[in-house]
Amino acid sequence: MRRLLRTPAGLVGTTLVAALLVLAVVAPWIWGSDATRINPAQIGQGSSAAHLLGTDALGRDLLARTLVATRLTLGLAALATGIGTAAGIVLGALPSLLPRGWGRCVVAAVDILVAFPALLLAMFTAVVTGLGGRGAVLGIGVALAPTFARLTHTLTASVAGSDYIAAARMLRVPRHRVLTRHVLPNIAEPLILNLAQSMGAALLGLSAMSFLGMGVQAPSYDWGRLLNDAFGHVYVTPSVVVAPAVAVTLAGLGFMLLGDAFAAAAARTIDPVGDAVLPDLPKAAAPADPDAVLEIRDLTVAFPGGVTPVRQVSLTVRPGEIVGVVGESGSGKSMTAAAIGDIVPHPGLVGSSRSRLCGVDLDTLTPAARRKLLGSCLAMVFQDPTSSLNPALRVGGQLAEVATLHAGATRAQARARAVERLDRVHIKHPEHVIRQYPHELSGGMRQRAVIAMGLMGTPRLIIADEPTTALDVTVQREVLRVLREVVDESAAGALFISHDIAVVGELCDRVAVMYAGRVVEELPAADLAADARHPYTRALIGSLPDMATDRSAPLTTIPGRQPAPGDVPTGCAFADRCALTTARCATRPRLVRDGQHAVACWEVS
Ligand SMILES: Nc1ncnc2c1ncn2[C@@H]1O[C@H](COP(=O)(O)OP(=O)(O)OP(=O)(O)O)[C@@H](O)[C@H]1O
Repeated sequence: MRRLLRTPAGLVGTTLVAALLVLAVVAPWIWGSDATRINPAQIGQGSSAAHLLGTDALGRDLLARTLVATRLTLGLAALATGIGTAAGIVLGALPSLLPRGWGRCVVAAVDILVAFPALLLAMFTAVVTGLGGRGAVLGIGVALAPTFARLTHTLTASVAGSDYIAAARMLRVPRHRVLTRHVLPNIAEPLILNLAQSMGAALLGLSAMSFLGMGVQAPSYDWGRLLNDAFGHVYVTPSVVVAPAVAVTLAGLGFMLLGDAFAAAAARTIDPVGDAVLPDLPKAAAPADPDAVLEIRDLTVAFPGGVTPVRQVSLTVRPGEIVGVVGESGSGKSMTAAAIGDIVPHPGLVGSSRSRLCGVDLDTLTPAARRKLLGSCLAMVFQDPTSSLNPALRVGGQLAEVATLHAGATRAQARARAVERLDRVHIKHPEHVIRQYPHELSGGMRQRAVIAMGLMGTPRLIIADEPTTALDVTVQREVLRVLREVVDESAAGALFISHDIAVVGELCDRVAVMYAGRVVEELPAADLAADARHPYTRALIGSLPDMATDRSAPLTTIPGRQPAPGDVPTGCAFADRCALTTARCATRPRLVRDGQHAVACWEVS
């Protein structure tokens, strides 16, 4: 509610609608007798002290009649909206319940009805069902239904492709149950938002029909009927149309503004209450590493509510080096990558004491210069290659776009480079593949195509965020080999994010182990097996099965759970799960560096 009142539109809309609702309840009690009292001495009068907005053809007070008509007008509009909404949702949902052919017929019928002028449709229905309030309500309900049906159908189609719907279908959940349990609850919000605006449209439509003599009939009266009655006197006493006309306008405006405010408030509900707060991060005093393609110090990401998924993470990546970032799900690996790539979702805040990419201090750049540097210097490869490639564009077109946009290449040059880059990531027949769409490629080919896309420029840093998680083991190997080759040949640096410590150990040169948003150990990958010291790193290595593992015994697991990013203790975050915990662990151990090896643990550093 507070969100609704925050914007001028919301405030005006809510006030108008609230006032109308109060009037609808109290007006007939307060002004009911004034509205019906016939006064032959005051017929068709203009504005006067006794009758502020004049009288009608029977001398009844027009202001009182307008106020009293609020109840019937709103009641009929609500009824018409209810009919339109219910009929629309059923019509819109039918195509997903009926066999395909019948479903298409319903969609075609809805399309035709949407194209038909709504008021004409309402009038036609009203004539068929009988003139009067009932016919008008049915008419407006029928006129509203196609828009609701189209909206429901579009929203249903948008969630129909979701994995949870596919899973429900696989489980042979009946269609009507899929619809009511899995589809409708997920599209309810936009439908409800549309309701307030539809109410405004219904109110205007009903008033128009009553004004034309096709709606409410005497002796009943709504605002449209009052306008109809007053219209005969408008040339003699113009003030007689003011009250109903103003009422219709204000009510229509109120519901429309309220609908808009609802939509705006709903869009903002994804923002948690409050602002994110970053800790104080003074500029790093130590000299910058001149060779590093990436140097970040104290990188921190904060969300509102004290959620800090990345806490003072420091990483350096040098040319030709692959640095692995490993840790359990939720340890902040992807958020670290997002912070480096400047793609932390709103309302997250990113801070650091140093942030250098390709030798340039990112904090000294304007947002435009920063975007340009990231666009040319950084390539990102995500876990799901399907969502990284646009399904509507051919692979070659997408690759070429990078070269034409960032390097100003001509179409022919960009195409030649796309073929060359696809060849470089070992995609066979690249001339053929550039003409294919992403869905025509296998998962491994798609991921290699994404790497090739990253190589269309000349990236100095490649961030690969779990690039092989969605691939099977053999394809995974191919993709990792390609990544290694690319780094070796181009002397770019790479940050390789994975939860698989075995893969990281094999592919990377150095490894940073993250736990609860912090780096708890950093060491050369070659030393992982023999020299990892932090109990968490040791536990990760210990939970890996190998050929010597006893298959009859359960695999080693790490007891307990990693703390949530909003609930990290002030001491060592791993203490609850650690066998070496002592009283000292109530204070957080700092990352202590000894040559190439750094570890944050009181007991082993
Ligand atoms: N938009 C967001 N708002 C608030 N918190 C978020 C948001 N996105 C992620 N987080 C929090 O950040 C934490 C770290 O997420 P992140 O994706 O970096 O983990 P991860 O280590 O990459 O895990 P995974 O291996 O599962 O991808 C999560 O526990 C999550 O609670």
